[in-house]
Amino acid sequence: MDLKSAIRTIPDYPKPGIMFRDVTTLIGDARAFRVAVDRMVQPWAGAKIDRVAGTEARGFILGGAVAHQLSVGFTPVRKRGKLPHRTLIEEYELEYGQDAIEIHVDAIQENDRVLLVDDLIATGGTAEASIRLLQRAGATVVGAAFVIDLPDLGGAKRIEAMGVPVSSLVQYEGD
Ligand SMILES: O=P(O)(O)OC[C@H]1O[C@H](OP(=O)(O)OP(=O)(O)O)[C@H](O)[C@@H]1O
Ligand SMILES: Nc1ncnc2[nH]cnc12
Repeated sequence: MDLKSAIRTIPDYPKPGIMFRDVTTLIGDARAFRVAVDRMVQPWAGAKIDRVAGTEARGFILGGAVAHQLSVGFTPVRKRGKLPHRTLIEEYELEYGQDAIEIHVDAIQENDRVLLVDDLIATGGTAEASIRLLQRAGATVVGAAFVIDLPDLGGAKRIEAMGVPVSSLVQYEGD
């Protein structure tokens, strides 16, 4: 199945010049969602994953499904100010802005083997901040799995340079 055809592109959202890759059409299609989750899990099937972490908001949808498929727990990496207990925090730059994310200090058990999941990697700022948080909490981040990679923005290379292997299902280059 061609997953790219299930993803919608919105030009100039949320700012002029951004080609927004809208994954809501993919997750709204039962077959495409099933195929995407199966393909996301495949590279990590033998990697002894203890836990999946997903970044707010789109990473919750895919990360929750991947965690369920792997029969492991899920750790939410949330935007600043949303978690009720004591947190660790990291600030980061986005393709179109700046933000901060948090996890609960006790969300990870020491040496948990964690797979990070999100819908899309662009600059890699969000994934890098998520990985730093998970590592600060004691995780071994085994890999990072995305539906979409925008290779022109260099995010996957940036995460690989941290020593964390990256998988993605669909790439958009040159636009
Ligand atoms: O690789 P980067 O340049 O960091 O960009 C990728 C991030 O941007 C999007 O989330 P966004 O921050 O727009 O939040 P949302 O999921 O709440 O819409 C996307 O879901 C990734 O988390
Ligand atoms: N081009 C893009 N489309 C959708 N989500 C994004 N997050 C960062 N860049 C994005």
